[in-house]
Amino acid sequence: MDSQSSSKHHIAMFPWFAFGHFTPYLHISNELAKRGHRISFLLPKKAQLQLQHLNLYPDSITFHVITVPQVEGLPHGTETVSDIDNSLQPLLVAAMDLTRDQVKGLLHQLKPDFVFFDFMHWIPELATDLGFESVYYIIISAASVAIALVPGRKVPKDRLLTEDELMEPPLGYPSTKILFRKHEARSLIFLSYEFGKGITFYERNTIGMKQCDAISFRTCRELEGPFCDYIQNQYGKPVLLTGPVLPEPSQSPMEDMWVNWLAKFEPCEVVFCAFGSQLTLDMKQFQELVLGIELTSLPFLVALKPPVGAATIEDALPEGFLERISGKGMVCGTMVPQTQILNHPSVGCFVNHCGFGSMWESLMSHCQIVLIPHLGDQILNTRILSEELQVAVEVDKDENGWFSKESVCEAIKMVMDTDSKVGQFLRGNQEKCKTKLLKPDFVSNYIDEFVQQLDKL
Ligand SMILES: O=c1ccn([C@@H]2O[C@H](COP(=O)(O)OP(=O)(O)O[C@H]3O[C@H](CO)[C@@H](O)[C@H](O)[C@H]3O)[C@@H](O)[C@H]2O)c(=O)[nH]1
Repeated sequence: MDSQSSSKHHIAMFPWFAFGHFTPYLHISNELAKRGHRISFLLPKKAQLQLQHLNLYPDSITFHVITVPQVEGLPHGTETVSDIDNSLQPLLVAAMDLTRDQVKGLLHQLKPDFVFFDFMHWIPELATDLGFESVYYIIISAASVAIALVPGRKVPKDRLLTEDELMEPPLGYPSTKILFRKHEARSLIFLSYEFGKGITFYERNTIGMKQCDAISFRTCRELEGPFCDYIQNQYGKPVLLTGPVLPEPSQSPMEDMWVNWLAKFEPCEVVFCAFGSQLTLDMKQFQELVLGIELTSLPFLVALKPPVGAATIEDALPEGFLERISGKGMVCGTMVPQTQILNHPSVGCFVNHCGFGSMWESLMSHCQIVLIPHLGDQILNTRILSEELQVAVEVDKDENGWFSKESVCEAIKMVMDTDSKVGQFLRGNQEKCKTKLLKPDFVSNYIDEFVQQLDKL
């Protein structure tokens, strides 16, 4: 495919002010900049400083600061989701709605050809005035949008959805496997919560998707084709795929402390556990998790945020845990270099929450995959890996959504025991899947094709 033949565009990026959104928007920005397109990235001031190092093409990607105005109830100086408790997100989105004139003024000056956006559903209206195309760029799986955020799901404004309504997928939903179980359906209850002044979360997102020129996902047909087609039919507009746009592999070697520690173990022996950048476990679940990993008798590296109510991760560990695991286990309360750890030959199992980033990273690794999802999209991503692709095992939970140390241990042993038939079966499937995803040019062909589809808009 000749990526040079497409015209060069100027694209403005305006994601929801949360690091989980900035980062994937920057990854696609880097890919577009690499192909000669110009990017104007709208974000608040502090985030610019924190994200600068992810801008791999500073000559082509320019940051533009948007000032978040004060709204009543929002702590002074709030700029992103990281500055506030989750319960205050509706106030942050209301504040971002008030940036409309600021954003309009800036876009008027910048004159982009396209604006990529997500939660700011008024961007398509500006497009008509200012003459750009608007692309709703979605950073979660297509399955999560297909089940929750399509016109076919009826979400009344005056009451919350019942458990039965939440369980029922929208008419024509293309899977009988990638579904919520009874105790999980409530994770969609937020659809009818107010998200900004006088508008629900469901309305904000579906308005954005109805009014934009194209919807786009960072996924691929090989994994989510039927969901993408379903969304295309539901909205009657193009759904463009960028493929799994992952960060460029780090060029710098992994820090010595990790290399030295991992070097002590046999190939594929270590269990690595991480739950992304957002999740804070409940104290009891945190303890069940680490005890379950300890029960396997395998060496392990756990990197999790301290659970609710604990100042440090050490404070939260069960009695005598640190002494028992000495030399064999490591527990860390801060972020670790996940992709580098996954690539280390000693690591053989990845226990994770199946956030969309970790989902791709597990799929492309050599590790066996054990999943413990928490939020709505993580649950559906887990079902894609465990039910559809059959490359992972999901830890059993009871009807209240709780898992025990025994179920954690059982799931890990199921994939790690050398004579486990299940482990061999899942590994075989993962190998087939990886062969497709790691084909030379798989990812870059997707992006080249994506750019060609933008040309046609
Ligand atoms: O110690 C760590 C933990 C994570 N990561 C990286 O951080 C990213 C985490 O992304 P993801 O797996 O998507 O998890 P979250 O940070 O939890 O992602 C949020 O955003 C995702 C969409 O982007 C959603 O799917 C999730 O539900 C939501 O929690 C990945 O690239 C990891 O490699 C590290 O480098 N070190």
